[in-house]
Formats: sequence, structure tokens, C-alpha cells
Amino acid sequence: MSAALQTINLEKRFGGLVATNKVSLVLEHGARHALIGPNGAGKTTFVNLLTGVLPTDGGRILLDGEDVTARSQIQRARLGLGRTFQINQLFAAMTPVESIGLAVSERMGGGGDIWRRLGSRRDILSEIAELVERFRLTDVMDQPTRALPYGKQRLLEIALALAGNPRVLLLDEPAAGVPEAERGELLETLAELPRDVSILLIEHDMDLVFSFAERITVLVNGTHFAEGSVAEIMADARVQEVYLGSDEHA
Ligand SMILES: Nc1ncnc2c1ncn2[C@@H]1O[C@H](COP(=O)(O)OP(=O)(O)OP(=O)(O)O)[C@@H](O)[C@H]1O
Repeated sequence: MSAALQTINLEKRFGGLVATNKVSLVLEHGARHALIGPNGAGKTTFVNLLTGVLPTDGGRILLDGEDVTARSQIQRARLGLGRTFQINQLFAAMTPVESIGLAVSERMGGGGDIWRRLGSRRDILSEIAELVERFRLTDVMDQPTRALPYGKQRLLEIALALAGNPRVLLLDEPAAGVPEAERGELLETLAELPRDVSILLIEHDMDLVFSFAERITVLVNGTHFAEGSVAEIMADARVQEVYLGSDEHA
């Protein structure tokens, strides 16, 4: 069986700087896989290559065995590659129910016809209700997003990504900026994400990485530096030297 997502010798250069240096990575089906590395290691660039925000300079990207290297962002999303986005202005004035309703409707090709569809489709309504509950948004579901605690906004971002029914989900720093008091809820929610979604987590917060991930890949200077189980990576002296042992947990 093909991997859920695979890169083969992926490359990206910015002028003379090699930001992604022939990176090969396999994301297995149902994976809980984290990508870590010090500042400037190339994590964001790698995600941008995966999602099609940036064109590659070499190598290939396979989604469930299908070569998507030349596909657009939208095509990759349609083929099942989901990602989290920062909440933008469009969603700031909307409530979680409205945003999730829009995302579910978009996936079903509803577009602007959303509310008529919703009113007549019990299955859509129950999907929205399930997402609201799963992402612990029930108590704030009718408030404008901009008024929500930051942790709830981050939960909403993940709910919106999941509403697209992805096969692979890229979680880009879901805990960034979330206050300590709201982190527990975020961790619990992430732990309960459905197993039929394969997940690659890019994260600076080591507590989250170690609690969520079952496999970890370490990038250093754009290069695939180490990979293994959480225990293997924690015990890897080379990793500790370049990364975990330093003061910089980023
Ligand atoms: N658009 C760009 N133009 C030129 N250089 C870039 C560009 N984007 C990233 N870089 C460089 O590529 C390298 C990798 O950057 P990238 O942002 O991917 O790393 P990162 O691991 O995500 O870092 P951080 O943890 O700080 O977010 C860095 O040296 C960065 O300065």
C-alpha cells in the first residue's frame, strides 16, 4: 500500500541557500508524525512545498501514491491534502457554526447556496453539530470568532480543516500563541482526531510533540537529520546536541 504522503528527494533553493535539501519523508496511513527542527531548519518551506504554495526545484510529492508535484494548491486540497490556516478577516466576524457550515457546504459544492442547503439537509446539520462538539466549541458557537479565547480560535482552525474531509492533515504550529491554561484542551482534542486522517504536525512546543506524535522527523539546515519513535529521538545524542539540548526550543 502507498504511503498517505511521501516526498522523494524534495528540493528548494532561495538563491544560494538550500532550504530543502533532498528531503525524503514517508507519512504512513493513520500516522501521528511530527516534524521538528531549530529555527531556520526549513519546516515552513517544507510545508509550503507540500501544499503547493511554493514550487519545488527538484524531487517529487506523492499523495496516496499519486504524483501531485505539479498540482495546484486547490487540486491538492481536492485530492485530500488539508492544512490549518490562521483565522483571517473573513472568519473573524462569523461564528464557529457559520464558518464550519460554510466549510462543510464548500466541500459538498454548495458555495453560496449554503443556508438553503443547510436548512434542508439533516446530514449536513449533524456534521456541523458533531464538529462543534468534537472541537469543544459548543459554549462559544454563536459568538463572533474575533471574540473567542485564542485557544478556541485555534481549535476552530482545525475544525475547519477537518470539515474539508482531508485524508492527510498538516497541522502547522497549532499551539503557537495559545496560553498555558488553554493548552490542555487543545492537546486532548488533537489526541482525539480520527485515525483515518494521517497527520503531520509541525510544532515548536515540545510538550505537544512528545504527547501527540508517535514518530518524529528532525530537520536541520534543510536536511533530513534524524527520524524515529519519540523514545528514539529523545535518546538520540546527535539530536540533543543540535536541538533538544540547546536553550532554543524552536
Ligand atoms: N522566501 C524566502 N526567501 C529567501 N529565503 C527564505 C525564504 N523563506 C525561507 N527562507 C530561508 O530558508 C531557510 C528555512 O526557513 P524556514 O522558514 O523554512 O525554516 P523554519 O524551520 O520554518 O524556521 P522557523 O522555525 O523559524 O519558522 C531559512 O534560512 C530562511 O531564512
